[in-house]
Amino acid sequence: MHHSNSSRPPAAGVQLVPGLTAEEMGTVVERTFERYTSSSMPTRKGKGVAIVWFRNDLRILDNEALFQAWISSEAVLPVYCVDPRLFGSTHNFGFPKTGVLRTRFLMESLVDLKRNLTKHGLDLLIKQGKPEDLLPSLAKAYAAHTVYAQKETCSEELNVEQLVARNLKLVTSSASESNSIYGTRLKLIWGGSMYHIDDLPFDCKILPDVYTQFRKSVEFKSKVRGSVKLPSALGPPPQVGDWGCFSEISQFAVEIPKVDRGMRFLGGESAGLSRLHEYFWNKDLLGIYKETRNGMLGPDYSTKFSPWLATGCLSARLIHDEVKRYEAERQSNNSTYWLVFELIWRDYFRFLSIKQGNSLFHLGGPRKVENNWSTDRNLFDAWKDGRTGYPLVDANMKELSTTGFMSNRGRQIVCSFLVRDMGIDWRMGAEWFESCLLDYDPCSNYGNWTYGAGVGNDPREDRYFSIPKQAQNYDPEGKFVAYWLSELQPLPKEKRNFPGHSYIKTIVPLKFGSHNRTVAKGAASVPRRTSAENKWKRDGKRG
Ligand SMILES: Cc1cc2nc3c(=O)[nH]c(=O)nc-3n(C[C@H](O)[C@H](O)[C@H](O)COP(=O)(O)OP(=O)(O)OC[C@H]3O[C@@H](n4cnc5c(N)ncnc54)[C@H](O)[C@@H]3O)c2cc1C
Repeated sequence: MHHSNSSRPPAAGVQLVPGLTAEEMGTVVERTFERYTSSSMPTRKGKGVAIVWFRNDLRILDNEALFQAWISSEAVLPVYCVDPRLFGSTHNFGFPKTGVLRTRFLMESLVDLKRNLTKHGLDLLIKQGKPEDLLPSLAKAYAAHTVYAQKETCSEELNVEQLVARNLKLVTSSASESNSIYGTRLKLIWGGSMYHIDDLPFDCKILPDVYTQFRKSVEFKSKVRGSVKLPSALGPPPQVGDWGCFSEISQFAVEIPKVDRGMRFLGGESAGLSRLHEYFWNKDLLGIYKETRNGMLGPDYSTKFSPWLATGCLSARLIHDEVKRYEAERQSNNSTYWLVFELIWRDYFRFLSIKQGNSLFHLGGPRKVENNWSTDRNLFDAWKDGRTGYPLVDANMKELSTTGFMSNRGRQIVCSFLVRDMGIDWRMGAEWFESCLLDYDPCSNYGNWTYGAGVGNDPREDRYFSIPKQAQNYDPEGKFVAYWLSELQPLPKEKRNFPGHSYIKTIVPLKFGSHNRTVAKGAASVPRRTSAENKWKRDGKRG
């Protein structure tokens, strides 16, 4: 069999993201810190101790909670709580709430944060336990006047915020009678989005239901603030008996099966800043982002910022600052704009979660769609384990469970397949994503899933994805599939005789519902759906 070179899949092998040496990363981080911190800051007016409770903001640069704590105190105590509800517990459908790959990414991020804080005059106290138990007792022990933290928007996180505020009052107010401390306050600071919530032209409760309307309004009426400059020296820290050491973090480490392919993301602010430098400045990929962003294979088709954004290792505002700098120093075109356009999507889902509240997690979604979804575990497991027989679906699902990442194109394809072809309860898919994804974020994950399932706010768009068409458009040479499903080999162009027919032998075309599909022999059987049912599914309405 003759293959042209171009149809051969790339050699297997793990690709580190960012692909820089430790030394190169050190230089990038040092330079970026120089750019985004300041050595001449206003004098600190505050007194006593302020605690920074790190949540999904595991960074120093553009960290407003950290800045507020610094300016309002004489000493900052940085704390991270390893919450047992997130680590080691399972979700509604039995998957680990935080899977092993994200756990590793988070632990790496904590090690990096501790190292960077130490370099800048502080340290990080990492404690195992619930924030509502740990923070009040630390606040009492250090007589802290305030606990600063980044504000979140979804129910589980809001619940913890309320418990922390309540317990702080209970525990620290009782101390107030004897030594006149009036109780430690919890001060929640907005920091997760590119546009600041206070700069929106509308209240989140009346946020437009259509993305384009939202985008046009904020682009016209709001401005992205520059990132907050922190002082380069953040110390001194309070007197802490035992800060713990790096090796203690390894108690939370998890066993991860060794793999020989796919992307391996390194957690932490240093790695995130390095990735940004690599994508924008070293490889100049920002200038072609719009043309490449729908790819599926390898580190460079899109930014891969999402794992660092979701954990807060990177701030969206700092990325925005760097886009503007790139536009001024290199080039400004559709691609540089398009990255901002995508970051507005991220903002949109965050603000939408405030409007939608818990309906985001309900079966019927914000639109309360009634539907008879299946919870067939066999079918679901075929999807989850990459055994549906649809190569493009299976390859994407293998990538997800092996690396904790999947392209945006892949996510839309597998979401559509689970919901619209298999007819499975979309929440099972969303929870599997929640467990696996390095970049899991409740707003973006459940926001995108409700959209994809047709139960989100915007019912107008038809989000059905025809698998053969997607394969033809986005993996025409079958390279992505061959990379993940080594049992399949790409078929030379001249031998393909129907759309999406990119692989050798194992694949047979099948008439399925109203669409032509390709299915591998021996695949899990997917129930047929009539075209009327398909349409009904597509519209997300009762027939
Ligand atoms: C079913 C489904 C579930 C998803 N779950 C998540 C999730 O849990 N966390 C998450 O960060 N993204 C999620 N996404 C959105 C998107 O797929 C990822 O953000 C993107 O693939 C990350 O790769 P990147 O950083 O290279 O993206 P790029 O193309 O480089 O985009 C840059 C940034 O823009 C933001 N962005 C781009 N597209 C979207 C989008 N559709 N929604 C929200 N933000 C976007 C991300 O922060 C991303 O890092 C989901 C999409 C779908 C269809």
